[in-house]
Amino acid sequence: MATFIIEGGHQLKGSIQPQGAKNEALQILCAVLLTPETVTIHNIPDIIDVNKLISLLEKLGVKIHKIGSGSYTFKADEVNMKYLESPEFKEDGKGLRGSIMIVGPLLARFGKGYIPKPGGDKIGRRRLDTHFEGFINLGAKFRYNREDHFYGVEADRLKGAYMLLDEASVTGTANIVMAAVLAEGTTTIYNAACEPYLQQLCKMLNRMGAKISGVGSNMLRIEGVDSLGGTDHKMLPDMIEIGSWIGLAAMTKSELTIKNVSWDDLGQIPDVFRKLGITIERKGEDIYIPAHKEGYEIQSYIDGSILTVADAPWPGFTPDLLSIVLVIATQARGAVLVHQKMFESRLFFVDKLIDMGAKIILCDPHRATVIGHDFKSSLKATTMTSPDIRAGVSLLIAALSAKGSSTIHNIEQIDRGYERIDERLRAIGAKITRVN
Ligand SMILES: CC(=O)N[C@H]1[C@@H](OP(=O)(O)OP(=O)(O)OC[C@H]2O[C@@H](n3ccc(=O)[nH]c3=O)[C@H](O)[C@@H]2O)O[C@H](CO)[C@@H](O)[C@@H]1O
Ligand SMILES: C=C(OP(=O)(O)O)C(=O)O
Repeated sequence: MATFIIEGGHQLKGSIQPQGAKNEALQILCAVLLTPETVTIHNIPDIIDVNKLISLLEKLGVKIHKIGSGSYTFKADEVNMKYLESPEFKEDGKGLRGSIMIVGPLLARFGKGYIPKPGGDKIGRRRLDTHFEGFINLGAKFRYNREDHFYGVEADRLKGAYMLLDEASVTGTANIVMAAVLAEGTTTIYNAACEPYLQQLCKMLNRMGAKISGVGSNMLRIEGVDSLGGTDHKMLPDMIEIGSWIGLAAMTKSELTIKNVSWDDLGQIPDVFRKLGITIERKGEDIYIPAHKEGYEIQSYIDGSILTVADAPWPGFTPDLLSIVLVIATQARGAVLVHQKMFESRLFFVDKLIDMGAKIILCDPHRATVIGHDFKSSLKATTMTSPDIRAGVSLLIAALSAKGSSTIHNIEQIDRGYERIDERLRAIGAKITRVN
């Protein structure tokens, strides 16, 4: 288990370039399995989860070449389906959440797809029913081995169908879309998720020859085609990283420029941070955040009642940024209710913030009320363990704002989703050391 030692209480300054989007990368990488032709992908983040998926694709027989920093070519012309039945796959598949999305493409192109219960953050129940109900709707036979949590679907040729998803699952929608593009006939997916990750996936599939309409809405219509070809694709900047850097700037009262954020794909993110009182200026495609020397004040609703920040499927506010919102609020002027509707174990890290001196009431597993200190009392440095990727970064931000030396263990959780985070933070003045 590696560790970060952080000396907090220093202002940072400069600019930071967001990495390519982790959750988009996991979808896009799985889509290379849909064609025997070459797919070239740029802006792939160098993070643990993505590297695990690339290694899994390699074991599946995909020919992979690194052609530059963050750029790779993939050619899935000789896929080794036997790997799916190996004990090694049962271990590799468990290593990340994104591995679930190999099932749709393999099922569509080779007639079968298997996966052990995938990994990812332990942030509450994370069922896969939406994925498999989608495949069943397309005519696949489903089996599940309860003993080793192994899922399987098989079909000779998938048949297009109408389906209303029971929830707008992000990876579920991506998986079903990747199966439906090669199905016979037309598929309609209603209550589809439509995060920028999915919009990017659909646009890429259309460039490969798929016929998907309704991209960006919650109703996708997919006319199946017989085969797909190669393409070039560039990942968007990671909107969760962008939100994390906004939080970092506010909490450390730093002047920061976040480069090339692709403003049009940020949805509500800038406005939610503005409601927390943070000044966010648009400068071309960059976000400029001035040093908040006088702190920042949380807005109330028009009738004077306390602001609530809650998650919702896109275009709602992403649940992956609520931990960051929560930590920012600990130093704001005013109060906010953070409501994490999707995951039931994602707010427990507030105990650590409370230990550091934050004023938070955990109302229940889904809701926390934060009363900000307005920088009148700084957080106290401490030793902590990163429970999940976003809580980990939130604790890191708390440590950078706290006076004194903090230690964060289990930083593999952070490395899962943030590329060379210590190096990049040092470049803007943070005092952070990695100890292996
Ligand atoms: C690899 C990847 O892309 N991971 C993301 C993906 O996970 P993932 O695709 O696993 O998450 P899902 O969209 O399936 O759903 C996540 C959770 O939210 C609940 N749920 C979902 C939809 C809904 O309308 N209502 C609802 O309550 C589900 O029951 C589940 O517990 O989407 C999540 C939700 O944005 C993000 O936190 C994850 O970072
Ligand atoms: C929950 C997340 O990731 P995963 O779905 O990979 O666990 C996340 O990115 O915040």
